[in-house]
This record gives sequence, C-alpha cells and structure tokens, in this order.
Amino acid sequence: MKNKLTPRGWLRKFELAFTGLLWAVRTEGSFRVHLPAATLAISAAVVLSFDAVRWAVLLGTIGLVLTAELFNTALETVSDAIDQEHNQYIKLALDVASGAVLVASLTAIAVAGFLYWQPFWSWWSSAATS
Ligand SMILES: Nc1ncnc2c1ncn2[C@@H]1O[C@H](COP(=O)(O)OP(=O)(O)OP(=O)(O)O)[C@@H](O)[C@H]1O
Repeated sequence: MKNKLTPRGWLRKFELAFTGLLWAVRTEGSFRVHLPAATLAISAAVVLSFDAVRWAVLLGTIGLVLTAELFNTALETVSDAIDQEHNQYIKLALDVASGAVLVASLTAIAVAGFLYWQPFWSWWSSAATS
C-alpha cells in the first residue's frame, strides 16, 4: 500500500514508522539491554561535558546499534511469516542478522573506549586533586 507524498501521506509514513518502532521496543527483548546502555552512555556524556564532535560520534554509534537491532527484528518477523518450521535459509539469514547486531555492538564498545577515556581521565584527575 503506497502513501502519497502529500503532507497527509508523510504524516502517515511517520505514524507507521513510530508504530513499528514502538512495537519492536516492546516485543524485542534485546532493547531491554540496548536502551539502558544508551541511556547510561548519554548520562555519562552529560557528566563528562562531551564536546560537539564527541556527541556526534556517540549519537551516531548509538543509532548504528539500534538500527541494526531494528533490522534484525524486522527480519525475524518476516521469517516468522514465511516459515515457522526449521528452514536452513531462514536460519542463515537470522544468523547473519544477529552477526550484524554483534558487529555494531562491538564497534560501539570500541568507539566508547576512545570517546570516554580522555574526558574520564580529566574528570578523575580533577576530582582527585580537589
Ligand atoms: N524458522 C527457522 N528455521 C531455522 N532456524 C531458525 C528459525 N527461526 C529461528 N532460527 C534460529 O534461531 C535463532 C534465533 O532466532 P529468533 O528469531 O528466535 O531470535 P531470538 O532468539 O529472539 O534472538 P534475538 O535476541 O536476536 O531476537 C536464529 O539465529 C536461527 O539460528
């Protein structure tokens, strides 16, 4: 079903996108790990007074992980619709999608190391000397 590119059509597109987003967050257990982790990372960035570049990299990295998880959830839903019995192609597709989430998550951990190390060290040093 195609939405026309009118203001009403765009509104409908956003409505459908938010419906999908909310459904995925409510039903996919992995978001119970990703969302608290993202909240913790953002809170630490506020405390450490991240500059604009650090914020941009942090938000981009969080977006990468959440986007990978959303595509993984979409693929799991389609695979349930296609075949709920054992299917080797569905298995491979879901394993690859899980691999994508793993790569995004490991990338986020590595990026976090670079982002937080120096501001944390400055914060720690000034807290220790005061
Ligand atoms: N129809 C199927 N045929 C074969 N293997 C499947 C099928 N459905 C799921 N699997 C296997 O089970 C694994 C987990 O798939 P599932 O859709 O249950 O995700 P999940 O356990 O909810 O994981 P996630 O935490 O990523 O949502 C897949 O990676 C795949 O190896």
